[in-house]
Amino acid sequence: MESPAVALTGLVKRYGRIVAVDGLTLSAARGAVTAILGPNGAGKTSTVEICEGFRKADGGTVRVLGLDPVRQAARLRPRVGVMLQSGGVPPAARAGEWLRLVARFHAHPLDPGALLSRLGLSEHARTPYRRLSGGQQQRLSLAAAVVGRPELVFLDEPTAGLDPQARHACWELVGELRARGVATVLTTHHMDEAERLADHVVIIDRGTVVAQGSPSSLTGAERQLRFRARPGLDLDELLAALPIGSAAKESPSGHYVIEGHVGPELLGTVTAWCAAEGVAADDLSVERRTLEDVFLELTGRELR
Ligand SMILES: Nc1ncnc2c1ncn2[C@@H]1O[C@H](COP(=O)(O)OP(=O)(O)OP(=O)(O)O)[C@@H](O)[C@H]1O
Repeated sequence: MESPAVALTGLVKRYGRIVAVDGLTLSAARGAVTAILGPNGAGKTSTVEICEGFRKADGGTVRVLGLDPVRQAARLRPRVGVMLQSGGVPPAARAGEWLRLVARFHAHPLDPGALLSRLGLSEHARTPYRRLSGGQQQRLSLAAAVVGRPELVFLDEPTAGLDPQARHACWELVGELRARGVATVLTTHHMDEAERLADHVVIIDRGTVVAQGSPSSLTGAERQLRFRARPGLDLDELLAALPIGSAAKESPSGHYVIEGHVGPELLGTVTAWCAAEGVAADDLSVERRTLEDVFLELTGRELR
């Protein structure tokens, strides 16, 4: 059987006394998009950099396309594309020259000129990396990660700091890679990005996996009723009027979420209660839980 794109078992990474990755086990399938989510400091970059062969694990096993990323780095290099959070491009390198240089390391690269144009960088082909804007630097790093037609691409926060146009261009590129059978492993803080792009989502916290699955399996089929109103409504009173098994919460202030069997009866009860209380409920909607709801439930609201 073909090995997964990435297979991690019991991965451990320590920096002195800090345990950044604490027995993490995950698998990323070939030809699929796997998104790794987690709060700041959860261990995402450490995990990805170990897979890329840039850091050594302190424990566990790491297989990338069935190979060891440190001992078999030379065999992996032509098959894997990497976009680092910090660019990794020499400051004086001109955008076009850099991409052509990276392309030359590969047997069947994409056309660097077409890729630059695709990512809106044609006009900046002669601009040194250090003079590109942050978003342009990001796009060049993305181009460099995919120019070699890799089998697997690692993208560490690929759309951080990108404007909406560039974000969409990045999403389209990831979609095309997937259609061509390329596996993508990406980290992101944008839940909508994970929901839109990923076949498989892995949520990590404090160096271990706390949940994983497809976006729809994580969010579930349950629906919620949401509305906005003045803060501090008496939810106990509202709950007493709702069918048994319902739940109500205010989070954040002035934003209300009602869970339970969200059907006509519950909807009618909530709107009637609001009317009786003189509460103007805005943006009343029935929605499925979002990945962000699941993420916050699993990882809490405290800042890391
Ligand atoms: N080189 C290092 N030396 C010491 N500690 C480090 C080093 N790199 C990471 N850490 C620590 O390891 C933990 C995990 O960091 P990591 O960068 O892997 O998290 P992350 O999930 O990618 O975070 P973010 O979302 O903020 O990018 C953090 O507590 C971080 O401070």
